[in-house]
Amino acid sequence: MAPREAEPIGVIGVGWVGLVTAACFAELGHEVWARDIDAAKIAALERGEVPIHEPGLPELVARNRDRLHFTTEMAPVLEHAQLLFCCVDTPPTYSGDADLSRVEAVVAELAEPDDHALVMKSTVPVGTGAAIKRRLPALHYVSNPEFLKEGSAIEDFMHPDRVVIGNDAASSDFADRVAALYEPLGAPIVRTDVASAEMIKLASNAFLATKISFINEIANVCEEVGADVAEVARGMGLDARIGPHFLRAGAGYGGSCFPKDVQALKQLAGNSGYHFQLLTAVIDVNELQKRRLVGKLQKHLGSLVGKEIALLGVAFKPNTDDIREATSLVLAGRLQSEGAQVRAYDPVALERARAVLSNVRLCTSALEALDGADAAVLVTEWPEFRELDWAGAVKRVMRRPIVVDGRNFLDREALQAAGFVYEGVGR
Ligand SMILES: NC(=O)c1ccc[n+]([C@@H]2O[C@H](COP(=O)([O-])OP(=O)(O)OC[C@H]3O[C@@H](n4cnc5c(N)ncnc54)[C@H](O)[C@@H]3O)[C@@H](O)[C@H]2O)c1
Ligand SMILES: O=c1ccn([C@@H]2O[C@H](COP(=O)(O)OP(=O)(O)O[C@H]3O[C@H](CO)[C@@H](O)[C@H](O)[C@H]3O)[C@@H](O)[C@H]2O)c(=O)[nH]1
Repeated sequence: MAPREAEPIGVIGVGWVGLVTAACFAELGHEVWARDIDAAKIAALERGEVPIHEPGLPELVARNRDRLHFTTEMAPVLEHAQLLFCCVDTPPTYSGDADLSRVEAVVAELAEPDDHALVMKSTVPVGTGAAIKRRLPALHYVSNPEFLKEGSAIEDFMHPDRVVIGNDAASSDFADRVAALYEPLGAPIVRTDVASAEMIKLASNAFLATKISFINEIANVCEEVGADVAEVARGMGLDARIGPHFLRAGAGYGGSCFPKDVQALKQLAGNSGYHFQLLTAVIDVNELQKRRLVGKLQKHLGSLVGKEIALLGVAFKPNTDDIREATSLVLAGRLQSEGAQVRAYDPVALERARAVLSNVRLCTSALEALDGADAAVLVTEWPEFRELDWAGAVKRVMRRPIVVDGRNFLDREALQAAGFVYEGVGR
């Protein structure tokens, strides 16, 4: 149990990162004042509802209800906490630069900084901390990028590979206090300057995205030369210098982070006169990869005009209802432009999908989506898709037994034995 005098925490922006940060710090024994400008979200949280799908989060929030104070106002946060964790969104602009307007709005409310420190958890371009300090020299600023993954956010927050803290000399006391918050987690703490901390975040995401685009290109070559990318990744990953993670070939990376952060780093480099060639290729490969599944369907169905295509999964990955930059959205659009009729099912993301996938028939079960379909495309590797009775019920309801497995997730041998045409990625 944490000591009674545990440092109070302020959280600004109660989205994925903000709510997980608030709940985890509360679990570690801190009083947390969490503020969002979205009044409906705060009202839901006050009623005890958790507005996002993240495993374990409802239980964590409920367990720490007494220590979590949700508000739409900044004043109570400033009154109770000195460490203000900024967790607002930094979405992409049309130019590819990060949109810092939400961060700016937060900074504007700290116009007369005194004994507070802004702790930046939002992912921001390198130089953001320095720019804020130029405008508000008296503000204490600590960079503390977040590395959690959706779907395993609490585990990632509580057991991080490392914690990164960047600060200048004037804010070292506050940075020490931030470091002290993480000490119970027992992870390595990387203390550095603000710009390097900002770059560690962007470079880490860009490197992971590069691994994915690399293995996707290897997969595409495997298809030409008769190798199996899953076997190749297994063999490569055992080399400790390469490692087994983020080598799953498939339908490209999506989500609220990789697409925008890779683009933002490319843009950041470009703005300072350096053309980051590698990232340009990483992005191009990813865009093409999302579309390649259409070609696999055409290989077996010919023209897609009037064909019924079932998308299994809408979320950008399993265990989340986040559909930002999901492959399913690109795929649905491409299929429709080829003349196909698209239906889709996802265990948790249908509500969010309704707002974006207007011409797609959203189904309440996988079987409903597969009923009468000319082909199924597995887009998100939800475990329940592997558990389907492919040889029985699925085979009976589909018009044609064609499966394109965009995540190499299904049991290829079992499907083929049951008479399905199976197309994976890179195998
Ligand atoms: N989602 C992830 O997995 C993840 C992981 C690591 C880092 N990040 C980074 O963390 C940041 C937040 O990401 P997210 O996915 O949690 O975003 P989100 O869109 O889920 O949440 C952002 C929240 O901030 C609120 N907000 C906006 N302006 C505000 C203001 N002035 N005051 C208070 N609240 C305000 C919004 O209403 C929203 O609820 C981004 O910079 C993102 O790149 C995200
Ligand atoms: O081998 C792999 C691993 C992932 N993906 C795809 O990559 C995307 C991102 O997946 P993942 O990284 O698991 O989820 P995110 O929640 O987007 O987390 C990433 O983005 C966060 C926001 O910056 C960071 O904090 C995390 O460290 C970073 O992993 C998804 O579309 C996955 O399907 C693959 O295609 N192949």
